[in-house]
Amino acid sequence: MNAAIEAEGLGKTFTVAEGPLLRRRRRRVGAVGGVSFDVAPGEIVGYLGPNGAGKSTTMKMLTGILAPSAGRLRVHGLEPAAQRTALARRIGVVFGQRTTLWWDLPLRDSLALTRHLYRVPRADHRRRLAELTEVLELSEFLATPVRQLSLGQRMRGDLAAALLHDPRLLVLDEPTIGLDVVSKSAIRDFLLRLNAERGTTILLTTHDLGDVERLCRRVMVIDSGRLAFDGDLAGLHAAAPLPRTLVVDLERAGAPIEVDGARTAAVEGPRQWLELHGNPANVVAEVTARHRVADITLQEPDIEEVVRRIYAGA
Ligand SMILES: Nc1ncnc2c1ncn2[C@@H]1O[C@H](COP(=O)(O)OP(=O)(O)OP(=O)(O)O)[C@@H](O)[C@H]1O
Repeated sequence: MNAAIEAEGLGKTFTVAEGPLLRRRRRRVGAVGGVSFDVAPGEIVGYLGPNGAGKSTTMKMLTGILAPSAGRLRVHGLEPAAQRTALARRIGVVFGQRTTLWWDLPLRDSLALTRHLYRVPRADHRRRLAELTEVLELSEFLATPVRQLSLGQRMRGDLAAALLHDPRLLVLDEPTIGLDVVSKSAIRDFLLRLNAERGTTILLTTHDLGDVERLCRRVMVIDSGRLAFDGDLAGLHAAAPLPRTLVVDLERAGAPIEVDGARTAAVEGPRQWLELHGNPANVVAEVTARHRVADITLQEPDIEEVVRRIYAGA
């Protein structure tokens, strides 16, 4: 079967002007420095890296917004920048920080307009819209202007708009950014279902390890424009073991907590940070049994830390 994405030595440099107006100098900035990877149809791949690593630039090349300065790129056999219109029928794109919906129109009207954008036959559009309305639970706010939607509702609307033409590849840039726990979970469940039922290939960038753990069987880590890791989640954990942290607020400051399955990494007044190695539920039970606790929260490690550790290990 043909690959959904083929990238070979893919690179992008920008030329930026610098200095005072009359003595402007041009400087070349490398954003992506020659990355190679293939994505097979039906994969869900996380594309991770710290801020400025080159993720958005790669996404823009994949969707044809930017032309590569080096290498070869094919998306479903098409050259994105040169064949943007043909590509648009095969891919859906959602940028979490922006919306493609019309701000002043009810969601329903925005979704109706996308039919014309992608020239979807009326009957197909009606059927897809009914399906997406059901699985994304859109019916209660279809009549609401987009500007009045909550972030989670808007994201569900954006996903519907990106999927109405039934693309084979879905490209997502930070799909759960800013969402509450319930909305995040709904979006993740939806994406898993889309992948399982329709075989849609999904490539996503995220700073949220929860997205990665729930969704991605494969992760690619990019840093300073280069691929630092390409493998499964177990491999990522092996390359960068990441203990989660339990933040415990005691009612009163005390000695460092000692329990099985955790190591106290820091103490600041009544607050203590415990690096978890064992089962979180057991550790929480033991801490609350032995201490008077005001509050407890579980902190996930962040992606920047994953990348830092991969480099330290390499
Ligand atoms: N249009 C542009 N002109 C000049 N430099 C750019 C341009 N777009 C991106 N860059 C530079 O390219 C590098 C990679 O940027 P990119 O936006 O791809 O990173 P990112 O991994 O998406 O970061 P973030 O997680 O913050 O979105 C950065 O150094 C950035 O400043």
